[in-house]
Amino acid sequence: MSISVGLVAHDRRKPEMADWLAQHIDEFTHYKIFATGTTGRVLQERFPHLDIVALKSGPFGGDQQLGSMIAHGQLQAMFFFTDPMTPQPHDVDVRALIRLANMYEVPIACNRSTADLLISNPRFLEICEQYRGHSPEQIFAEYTERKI
Ligand SMILES: O=C(CO)COP(=O)(O)O
Repeated sequence: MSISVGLVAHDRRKPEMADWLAQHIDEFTHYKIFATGTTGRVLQERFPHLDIVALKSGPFGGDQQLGSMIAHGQLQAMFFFTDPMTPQPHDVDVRALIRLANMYEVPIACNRSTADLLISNPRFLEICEQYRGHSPEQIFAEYTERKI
């Protein structure tokens, strides 16, 4: 079964993500790719043969669209090159996306070295499959079963 991956980069890290993707282009031809709007456009221009679904731009809801996909078990890995030096107007959305990836055990790389670690792991696909459809409700049962 093919996995779906999310690709997102803040503006100053878009060139880095494009260079990183070039290094791993063979793997990514096998994955379904979902990206936030501008990241998707930049990557599609550089790699016209890739099939990239560009969602809304991050500040206009793209991060939340990816978060929604995670909550529905539709995304198996995230590569999100964040910019730690630039305040983002939609910081709450950025944090919400990272939080949901954590919650649903979706592997998420927020910088290039971690992205290298993930993608070069021979068990990358197997691990993505293992956690596909992960249900946090069981782990956080004290929350789901709390008395109201
Ligand atoms: O802001 C982003 C992620 O938080 C990315 O959005 P764009 O890909 O539209 O630049």
